[in-house]
Amino acid sequence: MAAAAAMAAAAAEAEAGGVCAGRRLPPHSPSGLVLQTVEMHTGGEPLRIIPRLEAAEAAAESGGLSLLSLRREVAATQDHVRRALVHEPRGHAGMYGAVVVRGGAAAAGAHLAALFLHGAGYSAMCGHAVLALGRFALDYGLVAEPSRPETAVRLRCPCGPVTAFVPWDGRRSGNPVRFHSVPAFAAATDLAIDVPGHGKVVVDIGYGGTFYAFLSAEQLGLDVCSSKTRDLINAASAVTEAVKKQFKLHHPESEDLAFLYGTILTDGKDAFSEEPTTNICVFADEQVDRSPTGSGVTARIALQYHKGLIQLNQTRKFRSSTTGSLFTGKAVKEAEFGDYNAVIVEVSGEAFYTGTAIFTVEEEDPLKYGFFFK
Ligand SMILES: O=C([O-])C1=[NH+]CCC1
Repeated sequence: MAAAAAMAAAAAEAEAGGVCAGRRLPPHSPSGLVLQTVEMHTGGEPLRIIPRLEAAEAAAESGGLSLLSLRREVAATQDHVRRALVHEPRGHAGMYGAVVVRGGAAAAGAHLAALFLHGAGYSAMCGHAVLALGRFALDYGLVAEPSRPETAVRLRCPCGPVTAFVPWDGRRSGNPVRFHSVPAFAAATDLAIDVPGHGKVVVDIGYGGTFYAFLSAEQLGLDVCSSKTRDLINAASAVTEAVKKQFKLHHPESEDLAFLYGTILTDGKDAFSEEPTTNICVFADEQVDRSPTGSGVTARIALQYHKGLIQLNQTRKFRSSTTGSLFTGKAVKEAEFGDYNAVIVEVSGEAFYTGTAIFTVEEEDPLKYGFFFK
């Protein structure tokens, strides 16, 4: 009985704020950073949303910067914020973030623009983040008058305009969220690549807002569902490095976007089926997506459509090998993108809130902007 009474007393004191009476913030240096975030995940992949980053907004407003230029500016001048929030101790090896930008040329014609943050830097597109940001935009008032049962949220991503369609019940957003991405295309198919330690493999390269190499894990002597994650990471990373050396990417609009983001190993099930196809995405610096990877699903659908393996409006399920979470994907219409025949792909998935946070920095902290090791 005593323990229960003690717990009740402690709960009452905490409730009354006895422990942190009136303190919303932990003690920190007067000049130290204070960063408020909204925490979400999509299919297990985290999204640490920074609703406002004053320096980014100032640069966007004063400089009239495009989102791609703003991405370069933030990387050059505000990278300590990314490191502080994505790296340990505030983040972890799988952490992913987004800086919300409103107003200025960067967000022209959109409800919000987003800069995507990962362990090694900044990406061009992130589908799991778009699904979460769609809900965030409705629940945090970035869309003036949401409409039931579903509201279109216009986002600008570094790769271009993306529209999310978010359920709205009049009070809060819901799931599943879906989005239409930028035109997606097959950049190369059946490319022979010599991968050190693995010999010759055949890869496809698809664009779903960012470029990925795709191949079945079987070509590397692995199984995407049962092999050790470390082995899958090592093999996928070796493929990424080999493709970077042996194939030059071209992006129809910007050389800023002509980079290979990573490699997605699959179960080889590219022909249409009602059953899910499983993949694992290893991107940036050996970072593993816990979700099925929205930009990867977009590119896989474009490749499967290019190869005649699926038709318009045929929905496929994509399963993450790490968490078992599911996204769906379907090509909804044909498009042109530069010299490429492309498709507009719809991806759907579920995003959830996991909390809000206030992070502080003490100037005296030798690890104040985080640390990263593998
Ligand atoms: O969903 C997505 O497109 C991605 N999630 C993490 C890397 C890219």
